[in-house]
Amino acid sequence: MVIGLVKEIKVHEYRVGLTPENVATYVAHGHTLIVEKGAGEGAGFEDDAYEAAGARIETDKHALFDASDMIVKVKEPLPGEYDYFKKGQILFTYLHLAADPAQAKALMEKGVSAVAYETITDRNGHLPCLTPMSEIAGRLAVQEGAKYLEKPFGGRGVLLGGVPGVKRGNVLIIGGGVVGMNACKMAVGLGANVTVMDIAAPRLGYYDDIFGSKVTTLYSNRSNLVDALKEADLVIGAVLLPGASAPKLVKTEDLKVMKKGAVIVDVAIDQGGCFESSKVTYHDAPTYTQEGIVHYCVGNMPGAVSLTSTMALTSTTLGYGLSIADKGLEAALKADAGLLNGLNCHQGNCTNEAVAKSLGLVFTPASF
Ligand SMILES: NC(=O)C1=CN([C@@H]2O[C@H](COP(=O)(O)OP(=O)(O)OC[C@H]3O[C@@H](n4cnc5c(N)ncnc54)[C@H](O)[C@@H]3O)[C@@H](O)[C@H]2O)C=CC1
Ligand SMILES: CC(=O)C(=O)O
Ligand SMILES: [Mg+2]
Repeated sequence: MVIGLVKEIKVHEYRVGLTPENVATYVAHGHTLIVEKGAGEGAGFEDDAYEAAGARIETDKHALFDASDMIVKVKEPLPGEYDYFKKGQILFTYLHLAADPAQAKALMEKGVSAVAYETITDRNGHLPCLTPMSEIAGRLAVQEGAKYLEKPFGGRGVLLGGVPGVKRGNVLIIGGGVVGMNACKMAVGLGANVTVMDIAAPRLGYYDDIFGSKVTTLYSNRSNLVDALKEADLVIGAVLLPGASAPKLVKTEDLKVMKKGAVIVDVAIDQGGCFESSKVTYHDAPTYTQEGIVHYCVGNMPGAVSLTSTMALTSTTLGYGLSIADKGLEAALKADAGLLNGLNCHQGNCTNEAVAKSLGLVFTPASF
């Protein structure tokens, strides 16, 4: 198969979909690799390294797309990229279509077979290609939140760990999955008072087993949420209903009960966000203030730590990409029901039920 590796164009997105070592693996499997010039620079991988691994470097994006059976990326295609795709082309990347109807329409109109990293499942029903970036985003959420709590960045001037004789900061984590757990580890490590909310009782039990009295666990319901918001210095939004739009748990009117200068980090923004007041931001202007609350809503947080992120992401995406390249898309999807869950668009249809429901589209399961 011919595989095209594209340079990301999203603002301050420095990750790349394949490392030179990954390219060497594809080449060893008999595939042809075309790498867009400069694709890996942001993550520290020069064109020379891709060439040494057996790839051809291409400066012309059109030529790369025209020649490729499968396009490998990190982020969803942006409007300026839609026209490059051709009918029947495979796209392997993050898509987050529930929050992006225009992209869904473009991929369906183009007849692209789009496999989304974030809806691939493993044998346990976990999301193996989302997990590494959720680990990173969870850790970054506390790092960024701590920064924006500083007065010069618009925050209320709170040090999360406090100091002897002065109260610690309060961190509220809504959604105790992978992002939540990683945020929790960082917040506990900094010495903050941490509260985690989830609707899954076993998940709260797990936090209790791991952290004991260092963390407060609360069922996610309206009254617990509003009470916890009143006390919070930093609120991290980390809920997910796989494939679907995030539920808007924190209403705009709830901002009024929060402390002025408190910070919201809505990690779930890539699925539309779990705060009604969230609007997508980018790494070049990551925050805005509404009702006195600093909002950080960057949809590609891991792009900021591109080397760590690229290594973590590609370590899990490589096996799935190779399976598609080695077997062909249909055989690879037939062989792995979890990979089939990753198929969001195929032959002009929406092939993921949660995505279709969120976008009001007809769900058409792929049949082979
Ligand atoms: N902004 C960014 O750069 C990044 C965003 N993400 C996003 O972060 C979000 C979370 O991802 P993961 O932690 O991997 O998902 P996950 O599936 O591991 O965890 C989600 C948790 O939310 C809980 N939940 C569902 N409904 C809830 C409710 N009403 N109240 C409280 N909890 C609820 C679930 O029980 C689950 O424990 C996703 O939208 C993901 O795409 C992930 C990586 C990077
Ligand atoms: C998960 C995702 O959207 C990201 O890492 O950017
Ligand atoms: Mg994202």
